[in-house]
Amino acid sequence: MITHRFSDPDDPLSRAIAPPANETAEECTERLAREAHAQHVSDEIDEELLRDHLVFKKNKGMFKLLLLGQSESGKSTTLKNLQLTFAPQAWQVERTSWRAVIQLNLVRSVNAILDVLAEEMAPPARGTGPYGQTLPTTPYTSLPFSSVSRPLSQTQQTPPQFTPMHALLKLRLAPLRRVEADLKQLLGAATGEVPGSPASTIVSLSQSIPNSPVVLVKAESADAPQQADVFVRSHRSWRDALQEQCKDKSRSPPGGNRREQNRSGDMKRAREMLDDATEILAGCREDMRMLWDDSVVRAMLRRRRLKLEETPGFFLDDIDRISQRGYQPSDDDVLRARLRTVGVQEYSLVFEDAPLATAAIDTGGLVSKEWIIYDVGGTRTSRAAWVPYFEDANAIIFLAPISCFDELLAEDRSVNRLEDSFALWKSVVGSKLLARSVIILFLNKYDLLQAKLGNGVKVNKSMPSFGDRQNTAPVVAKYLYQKFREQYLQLSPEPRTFYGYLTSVVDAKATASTLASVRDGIFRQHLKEADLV
Ligand SMILES: Nc1nc2c(ncn2[C@@H]2O[C@H](COP(=O)(O)OP(=O)(O)OP(=O)(O)O)[C@@H](O)[C@H]2O)c(=O)[nH]1
Ligand SMILES: [Mg+2]
Repeated sequence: MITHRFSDPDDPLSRAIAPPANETAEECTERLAREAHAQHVSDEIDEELLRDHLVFKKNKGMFKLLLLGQSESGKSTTLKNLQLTFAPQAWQVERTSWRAVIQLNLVRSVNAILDVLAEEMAPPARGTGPYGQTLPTTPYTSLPFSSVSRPLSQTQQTPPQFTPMHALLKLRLAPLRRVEADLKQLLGAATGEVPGSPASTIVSLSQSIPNSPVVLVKAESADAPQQADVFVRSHRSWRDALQEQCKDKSRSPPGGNRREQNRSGDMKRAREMLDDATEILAGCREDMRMLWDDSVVRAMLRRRRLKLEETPGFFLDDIDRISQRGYQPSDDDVLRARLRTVGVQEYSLVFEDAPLATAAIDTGGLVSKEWIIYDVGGTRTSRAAWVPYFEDANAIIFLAPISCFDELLAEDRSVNRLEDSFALWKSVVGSKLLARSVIILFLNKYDLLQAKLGNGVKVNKSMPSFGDRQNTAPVVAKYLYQKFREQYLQLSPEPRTFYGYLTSVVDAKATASTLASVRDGIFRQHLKEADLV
C-alpha cells in the first residue's frame, strides 16, 4: 500500500488530483509514468509558446510580408524562391531537409497507381465493374486528379491485359505503404492532401490572443498524427526538426536531462525512419520504374483519366535519381515538391546581399535587412487564421493561379478555383486592415496555362465572359489581369502601391528577377514614405 501526503487535505484541488487511496505499487508506477509523459508534453508546449511570444515581441517594428492565396496557388513555392534568391547560403542548409518530402511525393504517386491496379485486378463486383458503363468512384482521392470528364472511347473500354508480372509488382512494392505512413508521421498533418474534410478542425489561438503568431491545430483527420490531439505549428516547423535530424548522426548527447533524452530518442527514431525509407526506395527502384513505364499500366491510368503528371509533387519521371541512396534534392526538385501548409508559419529572411535601394542611399537603418514572412495555409478552413496578421503587414503577395479556370476547389467541389481566387482577392484588397500595405499580385502558373491552352482547352467554356477573344496565354493573362486590377481599384479603401506580375514560380531564374523587382519596389516605397527619395 502506498501512502500519500497532501499539503492541505481540505483543498478541493488537492483532493481531485490525489491518487486513489488503495493504489497498488504497480498502479502507482503506471500513474507516475503517465504523469511524467504529460509533464513532458506540457513542458514542450510551454517552451514553444514562450519561444513564439519572445519572437513576436522581437518582431515588433520589423518589415512583415504576408503570402496569401488559395491552396495550391504557389505561396510556399514563392517563399522557397525568396529564400533561394536572397538567402542562398541558408537555402543550401534547408534544401537537404526537403528530401523526405520529395520521397513522400514520389511514394504517394506509386501507391496511387498500386491502388488503381489493385482495384482493376480484383474480380468485378456484381452489376458494375471497371469495364461496365458505371465507373467506380476512385477511393484514392488524396491526389487532386484532373476533374475534366470525357466519354470513354472504344479502345479505352477494352480491359487491360494484366499479367502475373503486375501481381508480382504489386507484391514487391507493398513495402512502400509503410514508407508512406512513416514519412507522413514524420512530416505531420501537412501531408494530408484533402484538407476540407469536416473531421479536420483548425482552432486559431490568434482568435483568443490577438496577433499571436501561434496557431493551434486540432488534429483529427485521418492524415494527422495519431499520437497527439493538439500540437503547435509555428515558426519552428517540420523543417527545423528535419534539419536537426539530418545533422551529424554522432552528435546526440550521451547524458542530458529527461527532456533532452526524450528529444534525442525521438530524433534517433526519426533518423531510423528516414534511413529505412531511403533503403526501401532504393530496393524498389527497378520495380517502380517498371510499373511507371508499363504500357498496360499507362493505358489503365488513361482510361481512368488519372493524369498523375498534372498533379503537384509529380516525380515519377525522376524515379532513378530520387531513389538513389545518396540522393540530394536540386533547387528545381524543391520548387516542385508539394507539402501543404498548416496554419500560419513564420519565417525570418535575412538578406545575404545589399538591397539595391539601400546600397545607394544611407537610410540610417530604416530599411531592415531582415523580413518576417508569414506563409499561410490556403484552404477555406484555414483563412480565418490569417486576419490577425493583416494589421501588421507592410506588404502582401497575393497568388492567383490563372491556369485553374476550369478546375474545382479540392475542399469544395462545387466552387470553381478561379472564382474562389476572385472572391478571396476582393476580401483582401477591400480589407481596411490592409489599407496601408503594399499590394503585389502574382498571376501564377502561367506555364500551366500555356500548356493547358496548348492542349486545346477553351477558356470561354468555363468562363463565358471571356467571349470570342483569342484563346492564347498572353490574351487570357491580360484579360484576367485587368479583371483583378479593376476589382482592386473599385475596392481599395485608399490609394496605395500596387504591382502585378505574371509568374511561374517553379521557374527559379525568372522568379528571381521578379522578386528582385518586388524587393526594390518595396524598398523604394519605404524610402519615399520617409522622404528619403
Ligand atoms: N507548374 C507550376 N507549378 C507550380 C507553380 N506554382 C506552384 N506550383 C506547384 O504547385 C504545388 C502547390 O504549390 P504550393 O506553393 O505548395 O501551394 P500553396 O499556395 O503554398 O498551398 P497551401 O500550402 O495548400 O496553401 C507545388 O507542387 C508547386 O511546385 C507554377 O507556377 N507552375
Ligand atoms: Mg503552402
